Amino acid sequence: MEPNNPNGTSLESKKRQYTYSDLVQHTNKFGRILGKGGFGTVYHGYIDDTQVAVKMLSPSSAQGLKLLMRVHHRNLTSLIGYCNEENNMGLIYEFMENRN
Ligand SMILES: Nc1ncnc2c1ncn2[C@@H]1O[C@H](COP(=O)(O)OP(=O)(O)OP(=O)(O)O)[C@@H](O)[C@H]1O
Repeated sequence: MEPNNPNGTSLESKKRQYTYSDLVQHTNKFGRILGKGGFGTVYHGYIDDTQVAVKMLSPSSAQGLKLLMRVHHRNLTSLIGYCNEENNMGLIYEFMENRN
């Protein structure tokens, strides 16, 4: 844990950052849609042998990346990483079977 971040909850300290082209690769060019939510579309992917769900934020919600992470604080254990490029913002979660 960082001295100036006693809770250890900042994006940068806990979660890995991915580039957009990483996500293109991991999702096989966003080839399989898992579902759609209020913030954007969720895609299936693989990172190494782990299945992931990649939530790409629609432009209108992209500015709320950090807010979204707070909203989803209950899911933070399953949050693997994030992408934070100007027009391509996304969150990478562990894939969960039968998620509603
Ligand atoms: N980790 C995951 N593993 C598998 N499928 C997922 C995962 N996360 C999301 N999905 C799929 O994508 C759909 C949309 O998820 P998302 O979280 O964006 O919407 P939501 O549950 O309506 O919440 P929100 O209001 O925050 O958008 C889900 O209904 C589910 O089918």
